[in-house]
Amino acid sequence: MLTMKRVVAGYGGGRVLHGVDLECARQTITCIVGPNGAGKSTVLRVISGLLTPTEGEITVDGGPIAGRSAEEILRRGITQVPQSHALFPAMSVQENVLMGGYLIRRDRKLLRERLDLVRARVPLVAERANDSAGNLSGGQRRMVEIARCLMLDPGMILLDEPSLGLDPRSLAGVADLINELNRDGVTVLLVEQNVRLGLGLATHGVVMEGGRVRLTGTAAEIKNHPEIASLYLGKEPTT
Ligand SMILES: Nc1ncnc2c1ncn2[C@@H]1O[C@H](COP(=O)(O)OP(=O)(O)OP(=O)(O)O)[C@@H](O)[C@H]1O
Repeated sequence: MLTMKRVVAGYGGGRVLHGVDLECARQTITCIVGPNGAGKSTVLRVISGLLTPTEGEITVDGGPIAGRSAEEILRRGITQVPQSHALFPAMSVQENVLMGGYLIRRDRKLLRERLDLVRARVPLVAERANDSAGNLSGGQRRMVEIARCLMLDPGMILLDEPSLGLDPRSLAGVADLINELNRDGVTVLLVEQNVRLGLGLATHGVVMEGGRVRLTGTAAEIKNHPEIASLYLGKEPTT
């Protein structure tokens, strides 16, 4: 579904990605892991159009998206869940979620249908509809941040460190939501510092280092790769 070939990108003339190749098949969950500064978040930014690659190809279902605006890419069904603290704290949960439907705001009927869909998918959105987003716990905020992205009924969601700052119970809730969305047909690409959690959730893993992809495989293969197991998981491979 999503393919990146030899993608080069950076900030202000400095290169961060030095020719990244990546593939995410439809309805997979791919987790990118790697040390700080490896370029993981930058990969998400070039896919969502927040950063324009200087070289290489990015295609979705065969159609090129590299160099397209963030809005065009959103319209193609790819949405990035922003990093934490992305909600407007003084606005209600429902108002925050409705902001995710900005691109379809003129079609009131569709907006209503989508809101109903999101309320069904993420019950918290219905339960706390009128509460200020600022009154939610960290885990609840993360759920609403994800729910907001669902207003455009995306085929693919990009998540940058969904586990950041969450306690174990909230983490389990967020992981369940990601799994449910995936079961409903959403392709997921996430970046995770919590390698155990990320690879536990994922079907596929990608290891990045120094702006390049060093290893790819099923999540089990990456988890059990001798170097990954000792470097990131602090243990010997399990099989
Ligand atoms: N907006 C920016 N302007 C300039 N340089 C940036 C910017 N964002 C990231 N960088 C630099 O790009 C490199 C890769 O950053 P990126 O955030 O993609 O790494 P990462 O693998 O996600 O690591 P981390 O877990 O630390 O976020 C780093 O050296 C970082 O300092």
